[in-house]
Amino acid sequence: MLEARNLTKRFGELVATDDVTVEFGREDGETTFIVGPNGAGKTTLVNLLTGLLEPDSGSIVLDGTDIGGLTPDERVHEGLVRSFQVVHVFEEMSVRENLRTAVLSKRGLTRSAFSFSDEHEGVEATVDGLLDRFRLDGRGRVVAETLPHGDRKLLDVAMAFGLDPEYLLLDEPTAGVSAEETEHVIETIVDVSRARAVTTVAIEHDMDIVTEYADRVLALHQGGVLGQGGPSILKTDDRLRRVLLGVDE
Ligand SMILES: Nc1ncnc2c1ncn2[C@@H]1O[C@H](COP(=O)(O)OP(=O)(O)OP(=O)(O)O)[C@@H](O)[C@H]1O
Repeated sequence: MLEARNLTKRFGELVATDDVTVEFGREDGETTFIVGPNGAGKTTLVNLLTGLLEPDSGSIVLDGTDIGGLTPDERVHEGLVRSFQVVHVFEEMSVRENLRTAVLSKRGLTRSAFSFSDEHEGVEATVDGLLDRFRLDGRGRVVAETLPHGDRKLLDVAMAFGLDPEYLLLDEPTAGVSAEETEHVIETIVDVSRARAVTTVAIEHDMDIVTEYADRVLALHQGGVLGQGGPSILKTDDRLRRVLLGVDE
């Protein structure tokens, strides 16, 4: 389980994360969507969890161990992997080469060392598995920059999976993805997370997507926790509906 305990982060006078306590991954393979208005502190919380920012107070606990002292890279080694709002694929490389790079980095191999290693088959089989699970099969040779945006996003997330995460944090995986592609991207991520028992946490603005695909929802407002629970809280919690949907009961 990944826990934030009484996490607080200030930028000058502004409290971007205000005493947040939350648990992710009570069930293996569950997907939690972080929701909230602009400036609610969603990205700041993800940055704190993954070590890009240091909290002013509070702690981050991974499977019972305080990981506050670990760098982002050290957290990746512990199974905590993130992807960013902006796609981080190598544009001029093929889909397969991109995935291979991620899998090699997890195994501590460089591309030149890989040519002489006896791990070819294992690495290629892992890459094939990722192509299949992310419904990119048939596109292995396609150069990343020529992919439709939804597929580039999936490649980005597939690369994060290539690092073999136990916990995956995604900052708006559907940002910039067309309305037609959004559902496919989220459905694929949720399916793979369940199949691989990866606990996934994703920031998402589209409430229809959250209602349909979330196992759990964490709603933030002005840095603090506005509500958390199953997706039904989006329908039943009036305060949350007022803030998120502007619905006046
Ligand atoms: N590095 C920073 N320096 C100063 N203020 C910051 C910094 N990063 C974030 N903030 C402020 O902290 C607050 C929370 O920002 P954050 O990006 O976490 O919100 P968010 O919920 O992810 O918003 P959005 O949906 O617009 O991406 C905002 O008021 C933002 O302006």
